[in-house]
Amino acid sequence: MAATSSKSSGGSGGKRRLVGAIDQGTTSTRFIVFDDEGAIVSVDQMEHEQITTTDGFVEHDAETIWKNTCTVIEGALRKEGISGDDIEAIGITNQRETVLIWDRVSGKPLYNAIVWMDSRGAPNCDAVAAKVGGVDGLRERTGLPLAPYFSASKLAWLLEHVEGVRAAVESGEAMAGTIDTWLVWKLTGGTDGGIHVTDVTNASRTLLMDLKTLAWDEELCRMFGLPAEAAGSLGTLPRICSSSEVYGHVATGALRGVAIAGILGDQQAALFGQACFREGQVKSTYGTGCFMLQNTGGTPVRSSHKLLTTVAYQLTGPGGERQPPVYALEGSVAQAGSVVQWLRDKMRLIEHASETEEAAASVADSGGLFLVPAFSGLLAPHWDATARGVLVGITAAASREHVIRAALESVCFQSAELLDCMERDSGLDPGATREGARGEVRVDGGMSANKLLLQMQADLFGCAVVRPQVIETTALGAAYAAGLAVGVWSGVEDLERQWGVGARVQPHSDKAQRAERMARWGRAVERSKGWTSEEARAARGVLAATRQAVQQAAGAVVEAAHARPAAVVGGVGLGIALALSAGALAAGIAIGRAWR
Ligand SMILES: Nc1ncnc2c1ncn2[C@@H]1O[C@H](COP(=O)(O)OP(=O)(O)O)[C@@H](O)[C@H]1O
Ligand SMILES: O=P(O)(O)OC[C@H](O)CO
Repeated sequence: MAATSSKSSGGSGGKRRLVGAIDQGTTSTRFIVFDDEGAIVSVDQMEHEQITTTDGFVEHDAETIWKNTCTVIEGALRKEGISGDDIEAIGITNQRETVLIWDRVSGKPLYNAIVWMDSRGAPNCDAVAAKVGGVDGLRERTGLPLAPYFSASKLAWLLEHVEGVRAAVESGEAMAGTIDTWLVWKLTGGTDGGIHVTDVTNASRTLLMDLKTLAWDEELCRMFGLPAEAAGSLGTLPRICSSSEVYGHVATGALRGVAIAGILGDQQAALFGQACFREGQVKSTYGTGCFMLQNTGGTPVRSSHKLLTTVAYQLTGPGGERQPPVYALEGSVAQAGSVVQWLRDKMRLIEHASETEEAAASVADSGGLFLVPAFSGLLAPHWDATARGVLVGITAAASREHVIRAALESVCFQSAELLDCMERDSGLDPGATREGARGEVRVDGGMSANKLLLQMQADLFGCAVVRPQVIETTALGAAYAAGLAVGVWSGVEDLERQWGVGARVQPHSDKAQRAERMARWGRAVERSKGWTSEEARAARGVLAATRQAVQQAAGAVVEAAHARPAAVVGGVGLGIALALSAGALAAGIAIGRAWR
């Protein structure tokens, strides 16, 4: 198919106008070409390795991500015979919070990118929390709790643990950024004049940006060990831009010369691609994790239920002037599609993700099983980095199908908790402002292909769940942001008209049933909480017992020295040494586990 063929559009004289989007997600990278009606013209996709360690660390190789980005761009263009010249602009959307530092001279990353779900920064967060009055001490300024999910503590970890990083930051040789920043820098030439920018939505996930001024906050930088100059114009941190403007042009490869004109963190991009432009509208994306965002308009709503306040998007006006930002409330769940991957790769209960639907539908319910997939802790609304997964309610009748159903339900229960909190915080009914569509949640992401999941979700939400015609909403949102900046679309009203219902699923549950099920889920969640801190406590117990044993043994040595020959004293000394090492080893293992 030729890129500029016959299909009519509202664009320029019947010729389709094309916009591209790089969607750099946690598990894969896609390049999608859209036409000016928001329809997909071509797609290419590549997965990348999840570099995991037994410490629970999760990293990505930033060079691989860059190479994959180039490959999928070329792949998508080739598949449909599209020339780079046919693309008017590209947008970038990315896994958020994931952060890396690279050398501005060599262009090489100084360490792998540390992925959003990696909680190695927990001790750094605790240290800052102790200074600012607890985990919510920075909420007013940043909209976020002090959690290792956000980029700041990951940067602090890099500064502390990776040789050369602190020196590079202090000498100005280091550049830092989230994945959008890395890709824009590489696309615009890298060491040969690459530009160092990010957008407000990504910056709002770092714990380093002031939510009202939309600028880096020097005091926050210092708290996480970054020199204040890091926020300066030639500093380590990128310049914060709006979500829709021409940042620069591609300097290399198949898209050489094309404007990079949109950047949005992937969940904000999905909100944008779902055309949730009105206050109250909610979207929920079911990818590796699950993220629910509600548009709260020009007001940053403070959550009383531990949700995040974040920037939804910021557009620019016709003269390039920045418009006021639009804010969102967000609930983030770390494990959603990843639970299905776990069923497939670790439990080996399925071979393909899609099998979950048939297996779960073959049983009437989960047989009383509740799976809480707190693999690396719990995010909203619990924020417990010490929680770990549990499967409760097991009886002799529990089967593979029950476990699979409980796994799908776990995603729906977590999302239902978020919607509950959101409505109470904002007082806004999801979808209330859209005529004829009261109370709906717009859904997307890989898992939304699962119809049973959608039904279970509608039943737990107690409102309709709507999947749009184009489910690649994340990439579409980035394409929209870029297309708005170069005039492919004239305003969000154009985009609102393009959004269409693909599937609408109505709830079949009443309030009492929902309340009863949510209460049981709540009990299961309580059982998962604090698991590693219990281990840490146990480890402290081992240490105390060891100390006591050593003190007693040392007392015995002193007594023996008075009464016995040297050989006996030597034997008791050896005993102390053995007691010490065994105790230290046991305590070390337990503490190690507790930090995971
Ligand atoms: N039919 C399905 N049922 C349940 N889960 C699914 C189904 N299809 C895909 N998934 C899950 O969806 C996830 C992929 O969704 P995607 O939106 O591509 O994720 P991401 O953007 O985070 O990379 C995977 O974790 C996969 O296990
Ligand atoms: O890559 P996804 O789609 O799982 O999204 C990751 C989120 O942006 C993390 O905050």
